[in-house]
Amino acid sequence: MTKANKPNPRNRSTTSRNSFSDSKNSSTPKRTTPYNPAMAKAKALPVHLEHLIRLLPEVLKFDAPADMTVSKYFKENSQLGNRDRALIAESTFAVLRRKLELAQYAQSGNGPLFRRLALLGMMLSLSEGGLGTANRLESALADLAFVAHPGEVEWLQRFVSYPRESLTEQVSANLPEWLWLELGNQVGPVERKLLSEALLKPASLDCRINSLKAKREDILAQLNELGGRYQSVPTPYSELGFRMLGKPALQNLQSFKDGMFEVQDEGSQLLSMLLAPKRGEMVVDFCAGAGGKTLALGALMKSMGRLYAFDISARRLARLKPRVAKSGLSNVHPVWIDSENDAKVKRLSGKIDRVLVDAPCSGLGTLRRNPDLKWRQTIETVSELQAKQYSILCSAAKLLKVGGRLVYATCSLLEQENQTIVNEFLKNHPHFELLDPKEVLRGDFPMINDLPVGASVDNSWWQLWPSKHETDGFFAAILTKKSALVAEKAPVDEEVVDSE
Ligand SMILES: C[S@@+](CC[C@H](N)C(=O)[O-])C[C@H]1O[C@@H](n2cnc3c(N)ncnc32)[C@H](O)[C@@H]1O
Repeated sequence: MTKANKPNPRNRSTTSRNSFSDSKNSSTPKRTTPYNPAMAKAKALPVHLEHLIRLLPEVLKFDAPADMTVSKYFKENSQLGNRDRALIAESTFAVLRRKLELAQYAQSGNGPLFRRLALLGMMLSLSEGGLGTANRLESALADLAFVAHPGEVEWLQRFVSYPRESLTEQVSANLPEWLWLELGNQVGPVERKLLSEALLKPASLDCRINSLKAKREDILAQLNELGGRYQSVPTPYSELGFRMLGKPALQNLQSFKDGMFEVQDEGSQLLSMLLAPKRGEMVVDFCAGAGGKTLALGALMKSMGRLYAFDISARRLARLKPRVAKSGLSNVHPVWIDSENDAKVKRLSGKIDRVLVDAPCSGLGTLRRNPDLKWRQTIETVSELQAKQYSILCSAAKLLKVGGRLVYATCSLLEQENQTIVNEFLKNHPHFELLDPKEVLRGDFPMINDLPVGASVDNSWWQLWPSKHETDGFFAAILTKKSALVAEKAPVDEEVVDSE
């Protein structure tokens, strides 16, 4: 469930400032504080807090993904400028990231609970560099001069300095109990602590150069010339990636409009490289969605061969089409399928060189950018996903030629959606084999300490961790088909196997 590539309201930001002053919408917060000329330069204004106080209860119902609720709110309040939106959205996401800790602290203090939560969220967002500047909490407090009353400033100051040791480890980690326990069992308490700390930091804005149209050094030079929030550095591992130090409005940038680069988390870029598609090959991106990885694969194929982008969501595939047009790729064929068992899939059986299965998953590896997922997923939703993941993997595998490569991937941190699915698949499909990333990626892949990034000395899984790699969390297994199995000649047998 990677959302890494989706333009996100949290990434918007411009220079519009005074959009709060005039509203035709009677239910929209109005400016109640007397005008003070210093307000023109202030980062946070009372009207932002008022919007946040209205938005938070909606988001915290968890009826829908938080970014959808936030986008809907901004549509209904179209007078808000991009900078206003960025502050309100970042503050909302800061509350979602630290919900347990903030809810506990907000038991103290005065005034309505949502005002207290909103003030805490705004202070954190102003201190996290959410608007492109890395303020410390103290200077964030100064930014709240027009927003918080004197008593509230003192209360916020106490939050900055109160001893975190008084919190339980789970509350400090801001994880629901089931996930806290699950991660403890799976990665151990030390890794769990590092992981939960990393997941509390907002994700950076990473981009991937479209190698068909641009060179990284040219785009970096252009962005660094613009300076300010456009300043960027190369990503640590992906040779096509760069990381922006702020979160500028990319849609205003000609090179972005011309498809010279795309927004894509560095982890997602590396994951696409695992498939290593060659020009002229037949490739399927089985769960293509809006095409974040499809575009990366198409560019690796130098726009030659055939790249099918399958998905059951016509809405997501519709978003892929303009991105393909902008990228200049001519080898991408979006195909809507009604399920993983669609006849269009069956027609390509045994004909495909490389298949990527970027399976629908809990998305728990993306908590830096989708913190609401930790409050919306449960152990039950994870186990419901398993059946779908297994079924998609089995159908996608039927596409592969002998000797071809299949990558099964998720952006989940949990073994249930990762190792368990692949082990079950291998048990029931002995003509497939798990390849070791240490061997297959050597030579052609970014390395750390003489190991391909994401590979492990201990096993043959490929994993990226926010705590180690500063990317979203990703899992992948690289599989190959050793032979055309008996079961393929006798589909009835295979169906029995697959339905287990
Ligand atoms: C993790 S997202 C894909 C993200 C995408 N690959 C990207 O890089 O932007 C999973 C996708 O699987 C799709 N999906 C869900 N069930 C499916 C199925 N049975 N067959 C194919 N795609 C499916 C969802 O619509 C969703 O777009």
